Amino acid sequence: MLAVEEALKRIYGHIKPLGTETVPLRAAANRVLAEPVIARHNQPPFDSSAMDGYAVRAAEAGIGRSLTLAGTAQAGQRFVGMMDRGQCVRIFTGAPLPIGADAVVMQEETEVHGNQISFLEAVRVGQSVRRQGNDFKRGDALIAPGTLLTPARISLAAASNLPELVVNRRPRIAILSSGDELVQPGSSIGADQIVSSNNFGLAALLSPFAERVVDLGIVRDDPKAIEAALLSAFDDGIDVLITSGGASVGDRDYMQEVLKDLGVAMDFWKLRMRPGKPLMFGVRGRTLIFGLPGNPVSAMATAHVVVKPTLKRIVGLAETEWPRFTVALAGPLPANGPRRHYLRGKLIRNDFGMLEVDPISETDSGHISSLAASDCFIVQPENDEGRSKGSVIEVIPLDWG
Ligand SMILES: Nc1nc2c(c(=O)[nH]1)N[C@H]1C(S)=C(S)[C@@H](COP(=O)(O)OP(=O)(O)OC[C@H]3O[C@@H](n4cnc5c(N)ncnc54)[C@H](O)[C@@H]3O)O[C@H]1N2
Ligand code: MOO
Repeated sequence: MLAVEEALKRIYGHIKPLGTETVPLRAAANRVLAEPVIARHNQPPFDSSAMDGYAVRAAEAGIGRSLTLAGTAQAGQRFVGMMDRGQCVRIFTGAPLPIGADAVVMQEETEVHGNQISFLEAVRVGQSVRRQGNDFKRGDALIAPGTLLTPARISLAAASNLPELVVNRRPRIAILSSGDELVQPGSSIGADQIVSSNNFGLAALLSPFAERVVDLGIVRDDPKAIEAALLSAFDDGIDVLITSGGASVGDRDYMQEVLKDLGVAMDFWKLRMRPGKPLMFGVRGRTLIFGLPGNPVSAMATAHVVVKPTLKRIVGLAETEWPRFTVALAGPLPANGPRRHYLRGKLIRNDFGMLEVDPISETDSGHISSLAASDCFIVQPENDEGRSKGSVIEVIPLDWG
């Protein structure tokens, strides 16, 4: 049985870049940048006001002093000419600072008497002025390749005057569910039948990293039927194929056998993780194949711990891992065996406002409602002796990034 890190290293060795494409800003959210965003102008492009008020020479303004109003500067329409000594200019947020002014006084700190403006507070040079290039300067590298395009980064790319961005292509993913017992949600459930749920959870988890996720439906535990479904996925040029079920050693667990018959080079089967031990991984041409166990929690755990990091690599994210995230346990953990245990956990605040993780005692890999009630996996190391309340342990946040 392979350690999780070793498995990831082997999978990463098979990843081939998918190339790039150009997308408009509106379609760029959550994509990964392929070519750097370099500033083509200064931001702000000119010294500008940060407040609605009056542009002044700081040395002439101040408590008890007054200046003569010489005109107005609006955002989009500057005050033309020079602001002379003894003068001030009505100015609004974002307007260019008039020539001669070196500070802005917010209007709440002034009094207006006709065209005379007097000042209620001390004024310093540069006050409420945004200097040209203070945000970014022409030539600055604003966003590096390999960066996830978050909302703020999309806003920055737009501010740098780029209407479209070059991003990495995303893989086409297909999901196949196998099992004689499976029926689609909404069916009338016959004797011995189970509703197929893995494909829905997996698609929801993985679609942010996919060009599209194709649900290939349910296939019976019949080698010929499995073969036909797999062949059609390979013919469609799927980049990542995910199967669930039939991964173990049961008499009707055909998945591995059929994959091999179709020319899939199996790289590994079985990991030192719990749940999720029977995970298999192989490659056929350009397609990476993950054979996930059928148990619903095992399928989701292997998708979180193995498939998702792989997809982050495929889409070219430079940082595929969160910084290790450790918190104190709100309750004890029993000893662990030789497989790393991914336990369901709920993040809570203790009486002092500190974040803690409350272990959920349910460990059955078929028990999906307890996973749905969790917001993280607690990562208990292999052969851990057990932990007492308050001991610090790593957690993997489930649905935030
Ligand atoms: N003798 C052994 N038996 C088992 C071992 C073992 O090492 N020796 N490993 C166990 C472990 S660990 C797991 S995990 C499971 C994995 O089994 P399979 O991948 O073959 O999964 P199935 O048998 O097809 O299904 C297991 C379970 O999950 C339900 N299922 C399947 N597909 C779906 C789906 N799409 N949506 C919802 N639920 C699904 C299925 O009905 C079964 O209840 O093997 C252990 N056995
Ligand atoms: O690994 Mo299985 O997923 O323990 O039930």
